[in-house]
Amino acid sequence: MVTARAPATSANLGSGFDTFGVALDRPADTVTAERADETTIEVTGAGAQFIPEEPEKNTVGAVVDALDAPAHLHIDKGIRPSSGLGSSAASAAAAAVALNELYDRGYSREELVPVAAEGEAVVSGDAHADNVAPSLLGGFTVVRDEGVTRIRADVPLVVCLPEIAVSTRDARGAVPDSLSMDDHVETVGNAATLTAGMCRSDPELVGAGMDDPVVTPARAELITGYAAVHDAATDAGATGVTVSGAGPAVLATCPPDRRRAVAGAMVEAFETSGVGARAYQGGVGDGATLL
Ligand SMILES: Nc1ncnc2c1ncn2[C@@H]1O[C@H](COP(=O)(O)OP(=O)(O)OP(=O)(O)O)[C@@H](O)[C@H]1O
Ligand SMILES: N[C@@H](CCO)C(=O)O
Repeated sequence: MVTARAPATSANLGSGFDTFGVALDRPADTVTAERADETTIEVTGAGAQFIPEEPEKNTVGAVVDALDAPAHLHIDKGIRPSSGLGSSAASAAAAAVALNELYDRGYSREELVPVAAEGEAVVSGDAHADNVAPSLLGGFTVVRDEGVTRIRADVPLVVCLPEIAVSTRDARGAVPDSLSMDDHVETVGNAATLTAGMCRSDPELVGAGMDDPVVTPARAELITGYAAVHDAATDAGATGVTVSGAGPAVLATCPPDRRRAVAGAMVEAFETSGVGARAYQGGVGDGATLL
């Protein structure tokens, strides 16, 4: 029997749609795998009642297929589904690490990225790897078809998770089909600024690079209270605020001594908008681990 833990992640970071991702300190999913002739899945924990246990509908089922590693899998959810915190990806990443060990497949963490990404195709119709990469590798990651680049960074992060659900499939439907050259130039500048900020562990630069004129404004419409939360976080000292993944969680960065104030302001702004919320304060986290 093998158990692995994989952390929540925040994808996109505004300017890096389907490209940037970052591992969070917490929450996390835990997957325990035991060899079996036929795959079965049991789910407990946060939002377990909304997660299918049929292997063909669960992200870990796709990982079993990709590794040809049938097992009984117990998923203990620390990350609520449809959160914008890479819930479906964390299960897939933890399953990939556990099954790779259980069946002694010998794949590196980098080689497990496309394996775990197969799980994302099950839920959103697209094998995007911007959540599974940071969940497997930790740090800040840049995903391209050719592979993943990982940067270790030390940047304060606050994520605020409201008590509403946004499905990734729906949020992908809100993404515009095209963008203007002005928006393209602005996005490239912001993405480069954010990457430089991660390399320097500089929350001012990272925050400045989170601005996104294309995807975030369209998705903000799906999140009750987003504008109020954005403004409250900024007033409390956030240097950047954006939608986390496909939402509804909201991600902010700030100087280390402003984390608590930013977290409190975001929760309060959601509550003033009629939505309960909780916040996680931390920084850039490590990748999946065997327990
Ligand atoms: N192991 C799993 N964990 C979580 N959700 C799963 C899992 N397997 C299948 N799902 C389904 O995936 C959907 C949630 O995935 P979705 O990508 O929408 O949310 P998320 O992973 O929290 O968000 P994001 O990718 O934006 O960070 C739900 O419909 C859920 O039932
Ligand atoms: N890049 C993905 C992350 C969510 O799974 C999106 O924004 O749709």
